[in-house]
Amino acid sequence: MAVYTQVGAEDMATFLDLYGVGPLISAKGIAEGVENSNYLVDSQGGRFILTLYEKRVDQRDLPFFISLIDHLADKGNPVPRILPDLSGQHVQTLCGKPACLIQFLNGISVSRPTSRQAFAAGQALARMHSAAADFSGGPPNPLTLNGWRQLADRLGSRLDSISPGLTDEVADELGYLSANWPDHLPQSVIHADLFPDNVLMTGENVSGIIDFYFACRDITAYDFAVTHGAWCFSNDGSTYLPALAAAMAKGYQDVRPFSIAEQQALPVLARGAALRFMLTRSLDWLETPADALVARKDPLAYRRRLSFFRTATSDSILGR
Ligand SMILES: Nc1ncnc2c1ncn2[C@@H]1O[C@H](COP(=O)(O)OP(=O)(O)OP(=O)(O)O)[C@@H](O)[C@H]1O
Ligand SMILES: N[C@@H](CCO)C(=O)O
Repeated sequence: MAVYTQVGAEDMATFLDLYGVGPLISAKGIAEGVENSNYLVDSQGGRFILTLYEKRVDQRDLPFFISLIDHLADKGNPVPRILPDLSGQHVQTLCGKPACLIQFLNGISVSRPTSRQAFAAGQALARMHSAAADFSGGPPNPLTLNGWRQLADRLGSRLDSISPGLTDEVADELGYLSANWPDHLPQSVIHADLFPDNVLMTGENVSGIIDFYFACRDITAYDFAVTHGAWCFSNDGSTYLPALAAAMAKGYQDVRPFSIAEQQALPVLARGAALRFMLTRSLDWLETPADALVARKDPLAYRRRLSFFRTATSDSILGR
């Protein structure tokens, strides 16, 4: 459930007037999502998503997200623009929270992707990377080596309460990644969280890429590793799905072929991506209050992926 802030009809109508898209017809809270409050809004002027930014998104980062999304949309990527109001302003304050009106995109997110959907997601990711190549700026990824070390320090031996031995395993993995993390691969702005729930699909086509709130500048191929890890396993991480991996890699490389160096780095990038989600999920697991409305995601689903990637080759990651 993700409606932390209840917006009354009068406030919503006043908000829509700023954009000249009233009057309001209906507004429904959207249950999916974890970080922000989202409403599906129908008005005389069309259908929109209203997002109120709760804790995690820093209002100071919104101009970056807005210009990145505009840049990608200008180049034909299916990303939802954050709309300007009649005076050109993109961010309002609603019920005391920063709030934006966002273009609505059709489609649903799939929970068990098919190979064709994985192909389409790979293609959409590569198109986004190609389009982002001439986008300058963007903050460095806070969730890479240094960020992982800080998370591991914060979690400390509490990791063992999730699963015995996890503290040592994380320390060993950080040692490996510190020694082997590539520093010579092409970088660009990346999505950094392209899970199936952040891709809207109509049939086998990608109709929307949403949730750019982890976007940052980092190794371009790392974004493929994040996406591959999220799409190409059973949800609990126990089963690798090589047919999906082959399809995703083909879709990606039809648009943006990997260099030899990128291909060789895939196993270490995949290990880093798996550790990233294991650590952030562990933190949520241990620090989300028991009565919170959000469902915690299983960190061990990423421990299983990590264990797969420890012996994976570039070929196996590419589904060969
Ligand atoms: N532009 C859009 N067009 C259509 N539907 C959207 C759009 N943006 C969000 N949604 C719907 O709202 C749901 C929640 O959005 P989102 O995933 O961005 O939630 P969040 O809480 O902001 O982020 P997170 O998933 O990181 O918790 C999505 O699953 C999708 O169904
Ligand atoms: N997509 C992430 C949550 C946001 O980082 C996960 O499934 O752990």
